[in-house]
Amino acid sequence: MNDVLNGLYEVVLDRRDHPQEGSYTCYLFEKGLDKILKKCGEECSEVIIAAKNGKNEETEEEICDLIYHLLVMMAQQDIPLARIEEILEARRQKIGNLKQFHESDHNT
Ligand SMILES: N=c1c2ncn([C@@H]3O[C@H](COP(=O)(O)OP(=O)(O)OP(=O)(O)O)[C@@H](O)[C@H]3O)c2ncn1[C@@H]1O[C@H](COP(=O)(O)O)[C@@H](O)[C@H]1O
Repeated sequence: MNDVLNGLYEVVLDRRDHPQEGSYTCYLFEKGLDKILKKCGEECSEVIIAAKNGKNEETEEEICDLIYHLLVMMAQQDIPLARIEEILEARRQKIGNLKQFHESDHNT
């Protein structure tokens, strides 16, 4: 999953830095932040509706649309994907440590 996300983010960064004809990603960068944020909001709502309707295949597709548009927003804001990975990893370790602490507390 990390490789796929990193690969996609590289493409998005490349589109941002090298505009080209016919690219939807370039179209979003050209339109600017408000358009990118509007798409993030729309895609988020579509994920919610698909999940609420219990349609897993549709939900999966909408999640992909949302992740793609979030990556475009991150590129527009100069947020490295590595920073998100770092934060998630720190939380995983912190929460894992807290659970271990509580478990050992209960066992004593
Ligand atoms: N992952 C995606 C991806 N996911 C969704 N989309 C586009 O997001 C749009 C969402 O559809 P909508 O109907 O909501 O929007 P729309 O009506 O087409 O456009 P709007 O006028 O609403 O902005 C579609 O045009 C999809 O093609 C994506 N476009 C590109 N990518 C990736 O980006 C790479 C580069 O794409 P280009 O920049 O187009 O070369 C591709 O190879 C893909 O890997």
